[in-house]
Amino acid sequence: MKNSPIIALDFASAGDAYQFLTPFEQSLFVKVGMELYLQEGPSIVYKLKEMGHDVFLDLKLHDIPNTVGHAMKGLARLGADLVNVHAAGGVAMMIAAREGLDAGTAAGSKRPSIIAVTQLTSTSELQMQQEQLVQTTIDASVVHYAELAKTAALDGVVCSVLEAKKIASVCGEEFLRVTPGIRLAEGEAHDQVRVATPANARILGSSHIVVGRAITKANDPVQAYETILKMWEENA
Ligand SMILES: O=C(O)c1cc(=O)[nH]c(=O)n1[C@@H]1O[C@H](COP(=O)(O)O)[C@@H](O)[C@H]1O
Repeated sequence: MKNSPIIALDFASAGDAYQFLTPFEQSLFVKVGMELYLQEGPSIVYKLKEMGHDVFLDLKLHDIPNTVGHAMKGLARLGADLVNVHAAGGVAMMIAAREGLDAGTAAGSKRPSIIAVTQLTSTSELQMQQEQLVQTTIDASVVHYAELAKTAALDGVVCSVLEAKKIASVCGEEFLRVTPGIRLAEGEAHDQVRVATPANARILGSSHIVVGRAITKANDPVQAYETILKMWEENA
C-alpha cells in the first residue's frame, strides 16, 4: 500500500472521476466513497485498479456482525487495498468484518487492510457529548475506539490528526492512523471540525492522509496534489 496522500474521489459518476484523473501521470492512492460507489458499483474499483492506482474503498460498514461479515467476504473479491467499518459497531462486528475479509480473499492474494472509523472528523467534542451522550473528551473516545479496533486485530483506524500521536503510543507505530480533515492553512474547513495541514499531519503522527476538496476543487488539482505531497514528504 502506498504512503502518498489518499485522494478522495467524491464524484457523482465514473466519468467525472476519470476526467479528474486524466492529467495525473503517476499512479495514485485514491479513495472511493459512498457517493461514487453507490452509483457505479464494483466496476469503479476494478477500473481504478486496472489503471494502476491503490484503492481505499470507504463504505464505513456498520451493522450486526453477521451482516458485516458476509458483506466483507464479498468486498474482499473486489481487489481494494483498504476497507473500513465504524468502530461503534463493536468488537464482535469488527472481528466478523476481518474474518469475512479473510474468508473472501483468494488463496495467494493479500487480504485488504481494514481500519475502523472512530469519531468522524466532522464531529466536535460538544456534539459528541450532547448527541451521543458520550461524557468524556473526544480524544479519550477516539483512543478507546482505537483500542477496541486493536483488540479486534484490525490494521488501524480513521481518526483526526489531533489524536494520531496518542493512538500510535497506545496501539503501536505499525497500527495505521489514516487522517481526513486535511486543509491547507489558507483553505476552508467546510463541514470538517478536527482539521490540520499535511505538514502537521506528518509531524503529529498520521500514517496516511486523506484529501478531498483541497485537491478536487482546486483550480489546478495536479499542482494542489504536488503541493500537498511535498508538505507531507518534507516533514517525514
Ligand atoms: O472514512 C473516511 O474517509 C472519513 C472519515 C472521517 O472521519 N472524516 C472524513 O472526512 N472521511 C472522508 O474523507 C474525505 C474528506 O474529504 P474533504 O473534506 O473534502 O477533504 C471524505 O471523502 C470523507 O468521506
